[in-house]
Amino acid sequence: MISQSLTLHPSFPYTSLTLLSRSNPLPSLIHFSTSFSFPRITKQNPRNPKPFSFAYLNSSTSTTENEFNFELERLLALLPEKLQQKAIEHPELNQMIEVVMDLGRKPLARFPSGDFILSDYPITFQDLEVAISQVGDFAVDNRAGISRTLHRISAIRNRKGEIVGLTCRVGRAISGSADLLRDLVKDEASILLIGPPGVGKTTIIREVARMLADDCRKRVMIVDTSNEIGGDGDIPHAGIGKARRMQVPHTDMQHKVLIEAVENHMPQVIVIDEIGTKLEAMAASTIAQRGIQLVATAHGVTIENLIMNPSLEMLVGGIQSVTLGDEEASRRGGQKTVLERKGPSTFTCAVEMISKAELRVHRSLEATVDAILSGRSPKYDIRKMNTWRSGDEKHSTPTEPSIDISFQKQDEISVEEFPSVDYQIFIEGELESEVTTNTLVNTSKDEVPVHLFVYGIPETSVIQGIKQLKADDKVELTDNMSEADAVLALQAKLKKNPRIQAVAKSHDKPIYVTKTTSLMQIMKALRALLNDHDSGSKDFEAEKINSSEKMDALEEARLAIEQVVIPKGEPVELLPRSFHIMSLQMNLALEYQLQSERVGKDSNAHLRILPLQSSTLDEDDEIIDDTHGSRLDGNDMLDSNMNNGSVYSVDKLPFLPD
Ligand SMILES: Nc1ncnc2c1ncn2[C@@H]1O[C@H](COP(=O)(O)OP(=O)(O)OP(=O)(O)O)[C@@H](O)[C@H]1O
Repeated sequence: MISQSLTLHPSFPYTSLTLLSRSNPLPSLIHFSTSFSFPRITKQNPRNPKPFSFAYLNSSTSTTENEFNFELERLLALLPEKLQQKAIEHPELNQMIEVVMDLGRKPLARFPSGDFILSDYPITFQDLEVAISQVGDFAVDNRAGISRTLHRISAIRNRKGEIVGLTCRVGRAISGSADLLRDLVKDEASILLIGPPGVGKTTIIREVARMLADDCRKRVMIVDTSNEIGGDGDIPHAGIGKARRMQVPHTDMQHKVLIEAVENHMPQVIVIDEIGTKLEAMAASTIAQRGIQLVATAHGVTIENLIMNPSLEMLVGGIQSVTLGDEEASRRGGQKTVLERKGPSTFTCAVEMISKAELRVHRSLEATVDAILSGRSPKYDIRKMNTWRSGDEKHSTPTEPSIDISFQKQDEISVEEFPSVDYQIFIEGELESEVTTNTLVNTSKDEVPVHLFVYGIPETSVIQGIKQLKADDKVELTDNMSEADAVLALQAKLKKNPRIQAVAKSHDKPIYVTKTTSLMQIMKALRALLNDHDSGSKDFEAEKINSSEKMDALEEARLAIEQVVIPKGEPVELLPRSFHIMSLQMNLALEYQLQSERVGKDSNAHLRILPLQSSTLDEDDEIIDDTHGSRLDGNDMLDSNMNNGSVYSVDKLPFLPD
């Protein structure tokens, strides 16, 4: 039976129309909404002279669904006709994730259930050219979009810069995808979302932006680094509701656009995708200090990843090592130095995305970070989307959005994909009543053995060595470098792998090296490790952390000088540091013939590096040093009087150059 209801979008680029049978198990595609007007696509693939067009099967599909279908069609239009046909025959078309086109290889589409080969014929240069001609310009991050859609087209280039592969991700605005976070959003919490690539972070923050702008009537500004939240083109996608969007001309400019958003557009909420660099983290923290609600995503899968990432640790408040008094140290079983959070975290809450339908919500990010640093397990909610409500329900009550009916199966798939956890709270009705907090079993850090990452030496030999030394409870092997406290490696192998060395160095993990894999050598190394750990380990740890902080601080200063102060002639304010470290940064600036001054008070005391000939302060700034009353030089910095601190007040955003 053929569908009765056929309407053609006035600007629909193609003339051919394929009628599909209702008995065909295709999804309900497509009734075009007249609210869209897209430019006609003129360039056609010679392999594809008669582009495929969807037929309209059902007039009862909702507007949102129609819009999505129309957008999906625009993505599929990048493909040769036969491939489009193959794609739409797939029963999970509405849940399609990506289409991959690599030169000389069979094209494939990715679905939640797995990859699906679209053709046995390999992709040609011509196929790629036709696809590329239909998308916007590729930015430096090799990403482009299709105007007024949420799709993301990412290019792979050869050494000559020519595009030899495309990953075409289907973007969709999913009403209700942020329902699990509705309570936090309404509480005006600043939320940081982390999770592996493709887990749905952007989709959720897009919906949070819409929720805040439309349902909570907030002034929301999206800083859209790759145009992924608001879609490609100058008119943002309807999926962001009334939220406004600022585009970012270059990914390196993200932090500047963030600051500009606050200074020029009076937002109550800032939404930002992918905080990845220290400058961006600094900008975010500056914004949070102004009392603006922040909703952002960051690189990393767990909160531990953020804590370990020197560029992003400031999002969780920064980490510092503290030496304990004797009494406290003995109370903690002799542990002399501990890691502590340096200051308030930029975000109130953090959300680890386990899958599209399962979130781990840390209502207090600070409490979580404190727990992790002290070796306890943090408290968090596990929130799961169990029941998907019907589309009709959703559209009748816009203030209570729910999950689009088109994605009903996502729930089952996501749940199956990820192993279940001990605590599962299924949310079926009201969020508040169904979400509870789970406290996991506490483990004391003192009981934790040294975690050892072994490289180039047979693990069985290392285990034998551990047994010989009767150190089973003191040393535990780990496959995860980031969890390791130390590395045990065969010298010859280590030399050939600079990456392992670099990772160990960047995380200050001591490396114990053996020349051979003999049991004697292994035991010798293990003894050294245990010795360091048992006796001098605490001091050693403290030194390591200090030296890591020093390196970090000097690298921060170097980057600021070489990338901003000298080339742009602008001052840069660094992160708050201890006096000793600030003096090292100041000396580094002097080596570049640059002056610097200390600003801020107490825990906010930090260095501002000035460009040449910029000896005066901004008019808006008022810096009074109660010791010296003037800018300080390197010697002053080392002066212990400095500990008296200074009074610092600024009206404008303090951290970054304009
Ligand atoms: N709740 C959902 N139901 C169905 N599909 C979803 C859902 N959330 C996201 N998706 C789809 O999953 C894909 C990845 O989503 P998204 O781009 O939001 O992930 P991401 O975590 O931001 O990825 P990246 O880190 O690579 O930018 C997209 O095709 C998106 O449309």
